[in-house]
Amino acid sequence: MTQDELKKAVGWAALDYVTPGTIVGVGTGSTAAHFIDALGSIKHQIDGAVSSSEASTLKLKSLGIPVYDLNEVDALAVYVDGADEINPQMQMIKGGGAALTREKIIAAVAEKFICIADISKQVDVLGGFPLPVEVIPMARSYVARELVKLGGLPEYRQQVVTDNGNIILDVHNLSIVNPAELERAINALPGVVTVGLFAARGADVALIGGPNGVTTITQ
Ligand SMILES: O=C(CO)[C@H](O)[C@H](O)COP(=O)(O)O
Repeated sequence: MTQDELKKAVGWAALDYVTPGTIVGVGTGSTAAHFIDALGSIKHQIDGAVSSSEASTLKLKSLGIPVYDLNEVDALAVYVDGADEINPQMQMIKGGGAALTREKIIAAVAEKFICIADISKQVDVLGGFPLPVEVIPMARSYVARELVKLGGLPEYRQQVVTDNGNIILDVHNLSIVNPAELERAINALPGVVTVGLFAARGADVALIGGPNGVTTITQ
């Protein structure tokens, strides 16, 4: 199976976690895009979605799924999204698609985070994938210097402006042995909007697509 077929398999498997008559939290990226296609097939059974990016909003609307502002929604049963890496503790690196801040906000609201990923995203230790950090533009150089002090090699993601009007620094050379501590340390830097480490709030369920089908991992 190709990587995209594995992504499709987990995207459709995530429908099992969608309760009819609810509003669904929807992530961003190529795996989440398969989930949105799946959601389109049951659009008359759900009330709508909240979306973590302009790209996902466009796709949801193109399929006729109503998209709500998060401020209009009191509670979300599930948030379904991909990941760039996931470790055995269900902590993740996210933000390869630059949507990390909205993703983290919706994940905080949702009762359950369902991570959908192909098997290449499973790692023992996070950090092989460069860690995305969303930064207010004027703080770019300062935050980059502070990230170097934390042991990383930050790289400015050229030509990328987030949906919130900010820039992304991708931090290489990190072996993240204490994800929760690093998440706190980076989030505390003035000018950082969000780090793409989802450690304090990891996934509750991971659906991992591999050659033998979809494996479900729960906390
Ligand atoms: O965090 C994300 C976007 O900001 C994505 O979930 C992550 O980059 C995985 O993407 P894909 O499903 O395309 O492999």
